[in-house]
Amino acid sequence: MTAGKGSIVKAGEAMGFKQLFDDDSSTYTYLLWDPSTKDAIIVDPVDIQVDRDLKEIESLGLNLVYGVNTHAHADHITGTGLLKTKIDGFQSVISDASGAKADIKIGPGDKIVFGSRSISVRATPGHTEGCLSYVADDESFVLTGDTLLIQGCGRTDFQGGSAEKLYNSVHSQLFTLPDETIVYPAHDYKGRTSAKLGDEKKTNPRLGEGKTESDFVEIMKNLNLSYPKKIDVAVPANMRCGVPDVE
Ligand SMILES: N[C@@H](CCC(=O)N[C@@H](CSS)C(=O)NCC(=O)O)C(=O)O
Ligand SMILES: [Fe+2]
Repeated sequence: MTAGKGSIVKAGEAMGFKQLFDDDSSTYTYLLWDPSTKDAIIVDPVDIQVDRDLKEIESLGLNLVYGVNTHAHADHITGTGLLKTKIDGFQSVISDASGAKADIKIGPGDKIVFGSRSISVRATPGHTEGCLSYVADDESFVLTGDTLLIQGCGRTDFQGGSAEKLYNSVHSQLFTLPDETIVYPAHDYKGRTSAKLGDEKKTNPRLGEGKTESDFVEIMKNLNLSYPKKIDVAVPANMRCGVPDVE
């Protein structure tokens, strides 16, 4: 008889975490890892930053398992296609609801496991139909993608966006987490890196205390944002998780 393989996560031990920034699209990429085994995932890598990411991964001694997308981005091409060409066995991940091609499709309630650590998957549609947020195993942080931004949120005017769905996603899936949970978004346009969820519940000008669903729908109707410059190349590429079209 051979014993099975197990691991112990010491109480209070923090997950390995590194936040990286792409100036061109103001995108945050996240490296998360198990400090004991160094098994790791990368969340929302950007194609033009893959060499930087690989250097980080090497210097931290990480074994990258998955490249996880929060959604099919409209403003930049995901790095998951390029990373597949650089790391043997590396697999791309995106939501089933995105309709995108990937090695692995996931949905609400699923867990992404690396070593003895994990993030759990919450469906947070509204910015796009397939948007997901990822909650750390100890609920110390949540990666909100473009669903909840610091003092803002993702736009809801294209790619199957819906202000009603986004409002409901934030209130039912994100604002139900503890106040101490740290929000790490996929973008910030003002140099902010994180926020306490409790502060967003209170003061987010679109979704915080006192803002009703109809207030929110009105706010989103009047954002008047210009379309992302790279949308026409980014969306088709991201529907293949960044793998070049061979047809
Ligand atoms: N100017 C940028 C695009 C800016 C933009 O539209 N950002 C998106 C997230 S990327 S899909 C968004 O949801 N913004 C919400 C907001 O309130 O700013 C470009 O040309 O790429
Ligand atoms: Fe987006």
